Amino acid sequence: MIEAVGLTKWYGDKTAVHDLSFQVRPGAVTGFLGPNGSGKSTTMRMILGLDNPSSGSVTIGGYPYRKLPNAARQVGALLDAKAVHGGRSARNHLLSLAQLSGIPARRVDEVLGVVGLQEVARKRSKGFSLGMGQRLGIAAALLGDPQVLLFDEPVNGLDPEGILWVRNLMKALAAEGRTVFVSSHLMSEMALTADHLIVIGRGQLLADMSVTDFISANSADFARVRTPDTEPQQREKLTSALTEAGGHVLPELDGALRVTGLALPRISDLAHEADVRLWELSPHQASLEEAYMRMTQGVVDYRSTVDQRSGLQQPLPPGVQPPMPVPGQGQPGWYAPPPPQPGVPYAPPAPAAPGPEAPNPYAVPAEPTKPEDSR
Ligand SMILES: Nc1ncnc2c1ncn2[C@@H]1O[C@H](COP(=O)(O)OP(=O)(O)OP(=O)(O)O)[C@@H](O)[C@H]1O
Repeated sequence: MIEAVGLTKWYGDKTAVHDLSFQVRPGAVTGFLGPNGSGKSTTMRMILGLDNPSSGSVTIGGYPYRKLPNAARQVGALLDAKAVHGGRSARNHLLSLAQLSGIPARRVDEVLGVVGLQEVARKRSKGFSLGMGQRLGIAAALLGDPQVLLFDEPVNGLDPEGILWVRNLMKALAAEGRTVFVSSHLMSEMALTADHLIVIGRGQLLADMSVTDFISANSADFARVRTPDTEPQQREKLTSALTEAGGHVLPELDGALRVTGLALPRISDLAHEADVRLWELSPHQASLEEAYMRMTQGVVDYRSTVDQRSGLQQPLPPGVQPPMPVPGQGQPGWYAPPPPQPGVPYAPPAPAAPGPEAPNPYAVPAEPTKPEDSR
């Protein structure tokens, strides 16, 4: 288990992580989510002893990483797939990591097979694509057959087959009772992979709950209603009827209406009374992505603006209408109700037993003076 208690990190006057307390339990995939710059990598670096907390602590199985006996056999991590000697072959890179940690050389060929890099094992890693680099990083994480695994954006650069493979790998590792902590910006992927979520924003805990609870706590159920596409006046008539009855109606991009505040039978009755035919009336729950967007909308540091293309605007071809802005989209509240207040109780940490200082395989290696030949 990974346990953070009051974990805080300042870089000068910048607070990257503030008073973060959470537990990552074995037997589940725990997703670690947060907008760009929210402190995920900093937290992972502190878990792996690569950065010292300014205050608070983080332990793995009760020990800070650097005091963990035989850390490389207990913890595997993919932090930065580029942190590899580019002149070394994939196999030699893994062999040197294995040697550092007393892992038998035959394990290297095993993990190369697991990540599908057997064919290119003797090629220099500097020629690797982003996805191949990720696979090599995952191989390094699996090398010691560890009980605790951390992956920072593991599917970055992977093709659909690779994404599916990572998803199944994470689930299989968790099913074996391991602790799997994985950060990602791909919400659809997290919805399929993670059992539990830890969400942070501006370095602070926003949520610590199961994926199912997160979605139901942060999303409003809604109805999708569609009137005949060929009769726009029906859509307007229904919008007025639903609004008058106290419903909240928003147009969806595909022409349907998203209705909150009215039960499905009531929507059906109102449509009947207004003499409006329906092509669709269906219940929906927001996706993890929508729930996440609503929760984090107040803590996003980097927001895009509309590209005005000043001086570069092309006239629209004759007959083409400019796109209609969707009312409310991008505004606070678009994603309905406010997120619940975080308030996650935590248990005091187990005292850290002293242990020998272990070599840290996740430290970014220095470039070798002379690149090795690929064998
Ligand atoms: N070594 C450093 N020196 C100064 N500031 C840093 C350092 N490392 C991180 N930060 C700052 O701390 C904050 C958190 O960064 P971090 O990389 O942990 O976020 P993140 O959630 O991993 O972001 P992303 O999703 O973009 O990878 C950012 O504002 C970042 O600029």
